[in-house]
Amino acid sequence: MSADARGRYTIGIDFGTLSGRAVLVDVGTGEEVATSVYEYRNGVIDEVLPGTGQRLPPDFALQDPADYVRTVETTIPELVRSAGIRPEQVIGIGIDFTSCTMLPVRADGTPLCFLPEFAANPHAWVKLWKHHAAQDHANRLNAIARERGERFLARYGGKISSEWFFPKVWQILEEAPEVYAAADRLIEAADWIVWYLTGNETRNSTTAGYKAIWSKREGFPSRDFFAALDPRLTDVVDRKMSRRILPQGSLAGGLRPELAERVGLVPGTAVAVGNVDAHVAVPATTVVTPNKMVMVMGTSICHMVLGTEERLVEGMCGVVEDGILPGFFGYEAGQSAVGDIFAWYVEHGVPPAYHDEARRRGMGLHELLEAKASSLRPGESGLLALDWWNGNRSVLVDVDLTGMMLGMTLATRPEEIYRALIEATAFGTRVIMDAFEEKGVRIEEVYACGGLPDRNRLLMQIYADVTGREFRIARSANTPALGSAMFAAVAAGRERGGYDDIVEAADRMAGVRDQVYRPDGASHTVYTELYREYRLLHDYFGRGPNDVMKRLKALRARYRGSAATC
Ligand SMILES: Nc1ncnc2c1ncn2[C@@H]1O[C@H](COP(=O)(O)OP(=O)(O)O)[C@@H](O)[C@H]1O
Ligand SMILES: O=C(CO)[C@H](O)[C@H](O)COP(=O)(O)O
Repeated sequence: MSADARGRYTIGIDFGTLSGRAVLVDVGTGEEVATSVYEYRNGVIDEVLPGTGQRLPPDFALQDPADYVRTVETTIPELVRSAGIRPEQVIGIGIDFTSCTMLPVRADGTPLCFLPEFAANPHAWVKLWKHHAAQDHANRLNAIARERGERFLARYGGKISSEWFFPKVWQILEEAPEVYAAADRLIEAADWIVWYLTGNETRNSTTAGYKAIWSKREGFPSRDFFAALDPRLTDVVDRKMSRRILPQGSLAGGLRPELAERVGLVPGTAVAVGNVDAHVAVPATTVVTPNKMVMVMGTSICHMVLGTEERLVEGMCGVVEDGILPGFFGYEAGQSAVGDIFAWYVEHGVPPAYHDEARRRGMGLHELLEAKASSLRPGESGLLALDWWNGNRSVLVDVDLTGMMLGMTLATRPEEIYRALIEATAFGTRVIMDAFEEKGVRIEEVYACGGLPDRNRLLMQIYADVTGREFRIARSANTPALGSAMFAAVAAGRERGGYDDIVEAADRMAGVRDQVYRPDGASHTVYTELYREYRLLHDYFGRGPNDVMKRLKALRARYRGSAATC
């Protein structure tokens, strides 16, 4: 990595689930000349509320906005210092966030959880994208929307997910009306951090479109719809949100002078409007034209495709005009747990002998399991899993579905389970690809980015074999952060040394590697046979013939609750 003393740079910060990752990028070449990572001190808050000892109810997943502030104030100075550049060489800052990750704040932007009177109330904290405790609200919202014949439902695959904005808002209103009342604004973390950087409250079209049921043509749902949910929500948009939605690449404002001084940049440095980790990755993998799927593969997988017309695809997270790139309909679908499932297995399922062997061989557990699983042939373990450890966000859109593994015997080995879990997530991706193609959204090429392609070659080969498609890999190991740095160059504009539009920025700053994962014909044949079995199980447990997963989840909630009160 080398910095040119005369070069122009932008900073991209990717606010992930566990950490914030920042890159300093050369605007002329896209070279990432410095990176810096801040691991969130409070991470994902899903058991105990910090500073209170209070246990959280099931399915809560919160975050601490102080972690986002620490990310900014730690990583930016570190980037500038390690690259050895002058502050005026940084012409712009862009950010992307997980989403829908949202919080209630005061009119001046102060998060309610920073106020002593609300610090012990979980609803005053950030609700992370994978907060699943608003499922009941999502169910009721969907039923009311269906009854009223709301047209917006079709744009979201027929169901609004409990991960999205309004189920979370409604949960706050019902379970903590005092928090709802005290919240002057309800805002995506992506927009909140831009507010913190610039002092300007802005709202971006991507989070509004995909997560808050907004469209360029129709705006937000009607007041009547919100009133039908709860009369207290009638004016939620006008009272607590904003109808002024800015397109991607817009300038949100300049860096606040006090903050600029703290982080060592020039006051007024251009800051782009907020963006979403998955969406921002699309141009950063070079994709600026339709029918190419970009998969952001990490804790979860987001599947992104550009199209030239609006098609209604079962279970997709959403289709939003201009939602990814201007001039296209942007489609998003997803799997809510992928890397998280492997993390769960490595943490909770691997026997001590494997830990010892990994230590002896100087490897991590993932690497050991990958090495052992690589010598297995498709189908030979006799295992088949359903990848719903964190519910289903793909065609079924149901967070009450759970994971399952079939075919175990006394001879089953850890590497077989690890491989079956990877295969299950790949089958989950194939379901999504089939759903798109069935509705005429063609997928001609696939591009992958995120943490997984760099870490697990077996996984990438299995995805190619299961789907029967070639996978190209983004050049950057920090694709979302690079995408944010690209949008920063657009927000800065040509006159400050940036670009006129994101297509030009992609042309100059994005890239893919030479390496391509190609499907093996024999493996694909076996996997197609297994996929047929996966689809049978998928429909049996996921579409109603057997609701045992939901009954078990209800039992768990009942008995966990009673144990807690004993
Ligand atoms: N070698 C590996 N093989 C498979 N999964 C891995 C491996 N190493 C880490 N992971 C998983 O990758 C996920 C993190 O992905 P990453 O893209 O870095 O983060 P995020 O999705 O939060 O942006 C974690 O869920 C972790 O369990
Ligand atoms: O829904 C999203 C994007 O639309 C979330 O941001 C995403 O699923 C979380 O991403 P990651 O797995 O990279 O933490």
